Amino acid sequence: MLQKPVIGIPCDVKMIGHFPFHAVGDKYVAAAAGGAGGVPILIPSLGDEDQIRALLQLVDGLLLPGSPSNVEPAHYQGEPSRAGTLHDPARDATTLPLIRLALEEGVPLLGICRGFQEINVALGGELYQHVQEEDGKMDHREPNTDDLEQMYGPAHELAITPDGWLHGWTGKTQVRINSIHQQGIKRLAESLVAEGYASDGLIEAYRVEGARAFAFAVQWHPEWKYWENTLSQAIFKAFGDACRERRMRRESSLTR
Ligand SMILES: N[C@@H](CCC(=O)NCCCC(=O)O)C(=O)O
Repeated sequence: MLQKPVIGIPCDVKMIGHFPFHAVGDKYVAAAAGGAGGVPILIPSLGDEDQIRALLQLVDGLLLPGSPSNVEPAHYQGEPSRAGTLHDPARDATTLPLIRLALEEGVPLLGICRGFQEINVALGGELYQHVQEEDGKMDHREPNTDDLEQMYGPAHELAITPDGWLHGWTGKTQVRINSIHQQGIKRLAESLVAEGYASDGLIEAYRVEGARAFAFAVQWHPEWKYWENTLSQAIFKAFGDACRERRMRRESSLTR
């Protein structure tokens, strides 16, 4: 019988008390298990290429989660961040090579929020650091509240491109999505194809064109209460299916 696919989730490195911890938000872990039907494992952000290569042999898919920290602008030749910006150099040093190697190896990838920004940077694209300060752009940051329902509630429209994967999975061309970010895509990497836009023209979803396996990312948070939202369910189902396919291939090559 086919085992459930193993879904690796790279960690943030954050201080808890006096010590750095490798950590991932519970909603990403829950969506990898419940939404995609996988067995989630957390990938420590060690920034070591040998470890990354070895890890890729153990997983059937990668979920790149959101995080309050920003990708360091040096990775996309951006201006240095403003004082007080939260970074996570250990995560950058892990996810950026991990993404490139995963694409080489045909490991399915789903990027969410910071993960969406990371894939663009890993493949040579650029980010805005403060979308709300760009001419004609909206404020994509979350409302100033501790009420999570409000924070992760629908915030703006998403126009879905008619010929993309998102449209194929859902049949929809217009939905409402949540929005909890201030970095955003300034220049899309060459190998990425936009699949959805906010009404100010900001790219909110893309696929990796010509990838060996599923490689897709969104700027919003489908993991938030994914079971209540048909668009979110469709994204995790498509990712889970790709992970199951890789699992099947891995199992048959292991028993040969
Ligand atoms: N810092 C970046 C990335 C935003 C992001 O991933 N937010 C998620 C926050 C917490 C969570 O829900 O996991 C930006 O501001 O663009």
